[in-house]
Amino acid sequence: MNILHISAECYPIAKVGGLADVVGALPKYQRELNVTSNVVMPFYNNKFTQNNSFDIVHEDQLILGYDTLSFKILKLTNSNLEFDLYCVDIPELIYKEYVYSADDTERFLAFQIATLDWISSWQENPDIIHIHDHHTGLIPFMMTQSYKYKSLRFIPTILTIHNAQYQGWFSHRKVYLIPEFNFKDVGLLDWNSIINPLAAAIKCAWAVTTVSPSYMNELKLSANGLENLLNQESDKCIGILNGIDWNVWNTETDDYLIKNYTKSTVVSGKKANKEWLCNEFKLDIDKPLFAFIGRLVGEKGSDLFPEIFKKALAENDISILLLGSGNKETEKQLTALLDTENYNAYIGYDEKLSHIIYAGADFILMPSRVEPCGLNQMYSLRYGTMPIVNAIGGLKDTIIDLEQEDGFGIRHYGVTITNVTTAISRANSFYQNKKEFVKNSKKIMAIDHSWNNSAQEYINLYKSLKK
Ligand SMILES: Nc1ncnc2c1ncn2[C@@H]1O[C@H](COP(=O)(O)OP(=O)(O)O[C@H]2O[C@H](CO)[C@@H](O)[C@H](O)[C@H]2O)[C@@H](O)[C@H]1O
Repeated sequence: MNILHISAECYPIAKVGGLADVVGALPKYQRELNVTSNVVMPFYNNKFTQNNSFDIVHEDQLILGYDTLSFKILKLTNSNLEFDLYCVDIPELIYKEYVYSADDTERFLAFQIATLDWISSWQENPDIIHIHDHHTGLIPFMMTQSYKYKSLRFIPTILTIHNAQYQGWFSHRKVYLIPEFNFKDVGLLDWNSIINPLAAAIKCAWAVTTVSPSYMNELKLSANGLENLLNQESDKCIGILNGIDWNVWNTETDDYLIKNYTKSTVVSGKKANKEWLCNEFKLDIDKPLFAFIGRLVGEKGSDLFPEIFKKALAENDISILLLGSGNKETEKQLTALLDTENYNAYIGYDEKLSHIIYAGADFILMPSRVEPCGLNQMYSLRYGTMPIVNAIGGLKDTIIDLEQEDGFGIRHYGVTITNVTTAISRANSFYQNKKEFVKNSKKIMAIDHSWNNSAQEYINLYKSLKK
């Protein structure tokens, strides 16, 4: 079976968030299960594309409304990615230093059109097209409705929703950008009088998955306007929990770490990484270190961080370190807090630092209001760092509270300043019993969240569609 993943992000080529991690890992694990699984993504102007070489495998022109644009399909040469990577190069629209911007409608539409133009003329027709999030959401519509892609309409399509908050909305005035289709079917593109690529994908894809079972249930109640649609389409919807890349996120081999470690050397290994962090960020090594890594957006609860941090630091003898960027007002408030003792922050994106924090922190905070799956809690477990989570979505599916049978993490129910600071105080009390704390670190390092099971679940789904 030949599977083609189509995505705006893929680690290590271009990463903004967890979407990249999933698309960069899942194909490798699918290949271990004896299927061919490859990735198509846009060709951005970044370190990875500048430092690697690509072969041109296809060259053509695409039509985007009234414009004709040249494009190339580039294949990464000498890849050690363990899957084939194809990049769509549209110099005028896509080749930028950033992944997302204000003109995403045109950029990602051109990307999707170029991809389908190429696939239509390709010898190696995929058996399954697996799209990710709204940036690729018009593909199932175009494959089934646009006259020029008629030859592709029998290829099953799967949409994975990593985040339903963002839907790629654009005005019906831009409908002319989509390759011609029978206008009586324009309703397939529409949700609440606007073109909604995520809704179009939910309607037109053969199957829809979310990245955890709980998130699928939650979306049927609240999906930023799409809840009725998900209920209508529920027969083709399932939740499959993400895994993590066991090889990238491995304390024994992670090159980013100050010191590698195993379960048996977890105490000295984590200490070396914590020492480096405390030195770098002027924090006290003897205090338990609570950290947050991620996008500073409402879904992650980050608007409450300034108040949460002040209260938690006043009530507990702890340190807090944050790595993230996003909402400008939150960034400003978190920067203004830098004078506070026992607190520090790096406002920005830093992959290496994130790995050292997963290793060196004692606790990872995830007070998410919405969390489709969440990868940070799984990275924390693998690195022996205790997660403190709001029990929703994938966090609910992966973290069991200490007070429950076989528990190993801390859950709170609802995101309020008091709920989060109470959870931090509970964590701090647990930390005081060093023997129990270390025992728990070893226990969580052994929890298996590798992709093995989930990669197989996707393959079972593909097979059910090919019948
Ligand atoms: N400033 C920074 N510096 C360095 N690294 C940073 C960083 N900010 C974030 N990261 C990294 O980006 C990733 C974020 O993963 P999440 O699962 O939290 O993703 P996100 O919400 O983007 O994705 C969506 O898709 C994923 C994948 O399906 C779902 O798990 C998730 O719930 C859903 O919201 C992690 O690898 C994290 O370490």
